[in-house]
Amino acid sequence: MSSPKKFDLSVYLVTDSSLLPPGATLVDHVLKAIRGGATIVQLREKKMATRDFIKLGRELHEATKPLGVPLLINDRVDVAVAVGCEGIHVGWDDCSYEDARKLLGDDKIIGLSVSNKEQAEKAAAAGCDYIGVGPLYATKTKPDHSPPLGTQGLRSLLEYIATLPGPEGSHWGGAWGTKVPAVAIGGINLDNLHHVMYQSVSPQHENKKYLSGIAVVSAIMASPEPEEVCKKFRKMVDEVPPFAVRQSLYIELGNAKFKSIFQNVVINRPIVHHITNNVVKNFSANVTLALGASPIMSEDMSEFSELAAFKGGLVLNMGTSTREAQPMLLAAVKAANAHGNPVVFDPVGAGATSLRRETASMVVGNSFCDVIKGNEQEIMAVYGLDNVKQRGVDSDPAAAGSLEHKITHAKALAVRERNIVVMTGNVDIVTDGSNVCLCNDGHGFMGDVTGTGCSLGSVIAACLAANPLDKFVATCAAVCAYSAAARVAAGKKDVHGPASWQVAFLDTLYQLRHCREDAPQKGYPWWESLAERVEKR
Ligand SMILES: Cc1ncc(COP(=O)(O)OP(=O)(O)O)c(N)n1
Ligand SMILES: Cc1nc(C(=O)O)sc1CCOP(=O)(O)O
Repeated sequence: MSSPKKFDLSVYLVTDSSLLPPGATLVDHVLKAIRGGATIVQLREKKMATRDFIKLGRELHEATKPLGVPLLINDRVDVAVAVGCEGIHVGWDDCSYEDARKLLGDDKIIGLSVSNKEQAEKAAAAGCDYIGVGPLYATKTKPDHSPPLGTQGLRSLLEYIATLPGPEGSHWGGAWGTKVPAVAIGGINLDNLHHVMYQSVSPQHENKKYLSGIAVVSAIMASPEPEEVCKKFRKMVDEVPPFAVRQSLYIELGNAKFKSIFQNVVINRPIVHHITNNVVKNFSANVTLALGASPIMSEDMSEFSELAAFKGGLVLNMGTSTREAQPMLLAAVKAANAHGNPVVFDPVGAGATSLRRETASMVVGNSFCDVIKGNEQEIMAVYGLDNVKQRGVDSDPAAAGSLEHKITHAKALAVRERNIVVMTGNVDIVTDGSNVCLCNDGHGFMGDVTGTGCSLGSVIAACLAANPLDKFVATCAAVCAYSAAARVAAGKKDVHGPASWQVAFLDTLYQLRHCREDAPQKGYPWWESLAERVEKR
């Protein structure tokens, strides 16, 4: 019977010496990876003779043991016993869990592979110390791998695992599935890690199950810079809290909290990279500047990675997008995802044509968008409801559903994508799938000035980039302040129509910079009551 053990699966390095760059040696490479932040190591040498495997294992263990980093052996219990290392990882063709436990004793770590529900049930009945779930994506490192799970498959397997009882009388008690640590494996690299971490939560189960880490072979073993790569893996795993953890935090939608969101924009002055439609570029840049953030427009893939390194936000608006632009859109989101930067996706006209539908599903299916913002028909089209017929890019009032119907669709998309959905309309809806915030504000002039809908994406991106640990509240604050500013601007004495309103609107947004100061004295108290206009559901 297994006993509780302490080990950290955050960045799990699984070795393969055949992938090492020229001149590198295995022990040195692993030590560099540990310096970068690898937390546990598995020696996986599929083609090595037993004697060499043991020799290498001893040499590696001598290096890892003083650092307190556990060393596990892949498949071979005999090698693990000879090396005397901390444990073993076995699959379903290897020595059984029960035999491995008998041979290794109660104190050693034993991990099992899980690719499907049947293996999950067996692993739960055995009560192993952790599970390696995969393959997440197709990988050349394990040519005989099972069909890739993808993030949706991983999520549903984790969800199933969370319901499994542990073996009777073990320390796992009756809830093995919610307690056993799980790592994902297969095709994980720095480009998809952010996506993997966010989308690996199983929200349906009340004891939400999420990953304890990721296991990686080629992205570390084949890199000439294992220390740097591991630093990046570790930073992303540590900094991107699983959604379940963030959702369980208290959500504070108060006036003071909203003000702090805009204060942080001024203090941090985040860069907001825009790939947006030609009609709104100028206005979106001015809106971004008014808040105190820094806009940049670029559609050249060769600079996306450098732009993302500035740690700002990305606005991806497909208003005037083309089929040829699809790889460019995807490259921008992937660069943002790789740096953990927030992405606001505006699937303009997603319900209008098959090209737009295709582009939207390509972006959402292959990347992580922190926020998807659209009108009712756009959100429904992104969700995959084929019967949505949008006329042009505007919302179609004739096709509008009830508020409850809209909330249901917005929540369903947020739950599926593990993100935040903003459904704009007479009442703007912001939801992360469980919390819902309604904002009933704005002014009719918004519909008379082109770019006002799209530029909300710029405000959300600036607020997210400046408040990365408060994404839901930042999105609510952005939506509420934007429509409140529209109303306040329309009430100014020198506003007579859309043109003068547009100028006043920018001025009103600009006033948010002063919300750090004593508002009543300044005479700009409109933001003081923002949160009071928000209805929480
Ligand atoms: C952490 C982790 N998870 C899964 C595996 C796969 O193990 P297995 O099914 O035994 O396949 P091989 O590694 O032997 O090809 C793993 N090694 N590590
Ligand atoms: C060792 C292993 N096990 C897998 C599983 O699905 O159980 S996938 C895999 C290889 C992972 O290598 P890379 O990080 O290079 O894709």
